[in-house]
Amino acid sequence: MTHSTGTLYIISAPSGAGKSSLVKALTDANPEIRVSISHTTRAMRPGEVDGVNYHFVTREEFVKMGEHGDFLERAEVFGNFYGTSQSRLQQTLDEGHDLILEIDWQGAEQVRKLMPQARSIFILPPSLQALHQRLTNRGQDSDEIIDGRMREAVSEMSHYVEYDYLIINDDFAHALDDLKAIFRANQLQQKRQQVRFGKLLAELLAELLG
Ligand SMILES: Nc1nc2c(ncn2[C@@H]2O[C@H](COP(=O)(O)OP(=O)(O)O)[C@@H](O)[C@H]2O)c(=O)[nH]1
Ligand SMILES: Nc1ncnc2c1ncn2[C@@H]1O[C@H](COP(=O)(O)OP(=O)(O)O)[C@@H](O)[C@H]1O
Repeated sequence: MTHSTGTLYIISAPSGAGKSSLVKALTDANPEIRVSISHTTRAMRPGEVDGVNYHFVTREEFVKMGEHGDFLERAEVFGNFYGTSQSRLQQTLDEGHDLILEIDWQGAEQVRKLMPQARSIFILPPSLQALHQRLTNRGQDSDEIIDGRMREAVSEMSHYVEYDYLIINDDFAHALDDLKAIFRANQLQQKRQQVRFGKLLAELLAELLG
């Protein structure tokens, strides 16, 4: 029994807190960690690639997928639909890879019910002012869209207590260290469980064989 399945991670944050940047830096350093690519009905941003950042679909396609039971979880965020497709998820975990879902608090609630073993991480910005600054600096959304995201930020942030871990993304390098530490600690815990199980099995076998 040396085979171990990966751990499912949920990562949530208000828009602009730095979730995608942190996850990208984490997976660049640890390519064995995988990120689930969600389906969304929101418009593609400049520089985004279909099938890389998201699977971009129409509302009709999204609704159809939902009716077919294709989604592990789904939610409406900022007037668009977002969802995690089930198809590759279990296979990735069974292959031993840790898998990250970058989803909002509504999706997190659904996943926790279905997969209580999932670990969850919430990322907060140092202040609302910094959040606004980051959304503006990112330069990908109109002022109207940024205002909408700022209005939603407080309600998204109020859910941080439901998560296992909290990271404040003030200094990026420090926040990345915190994120890496969570993954590393969990990997060591998995390893310990494997070692303990292996030893236990050997002892049982020895006893059985006299
Ligand atoms: N429930 C759910 N939320 C998602 C999913 N994919 C993205 N989101 C959330 O949708 C929100 C908006 O994402 P996006 O439009 O990419 O904006 P960004 O977070 O500012 O880059 C974020 O809070 C994401 O966490 C998904 O598959 N399911
Ligand atoms: N610690 C940080 N300090 C300053 N800017 C940051 C920090 N972390 C991320 N950013 C910047 O903030 C913007 C929003 O980050 P992004 O990762 O797109 O957020 P999210 O995925 O949570 O919406 C990006 O331009 C990113 O480069």
